[in-house]
Amino acid sequence: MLFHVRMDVNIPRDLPQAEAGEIIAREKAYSQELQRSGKWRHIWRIAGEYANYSIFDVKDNEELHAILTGLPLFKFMTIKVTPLLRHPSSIRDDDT
Ligand SMILES: O=C(O)CC1=CCC(=O)O1
Repeated sequence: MLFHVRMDVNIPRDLPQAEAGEIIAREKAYSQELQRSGKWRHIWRIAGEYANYSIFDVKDNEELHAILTGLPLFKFMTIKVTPLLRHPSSIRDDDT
């Protein structure tokens, strides 16, 4: 199942810089591992915002929930999920 996910990150200003840096490094490793596995298909920075648009390809809602709640930055994020399905006019083979 494909999901479009918007993640807005809001790290508190009073979080020590070293702690923030460590969480961001863990977030990057977590994300890149999921990208290599094919579950996190795309990630795009939203210009001018500390936010991203991502596409996930997972088995079901439960798997997506587990991935998102496992994000090291999860507690500092606002997340919006939109389920996707193939458009009947699509000419792309990888839209499902
Ligand atoms: O910087 C972000 O948009 C948050 C994030 C998600 C995965 C990652 O590496 O950073």
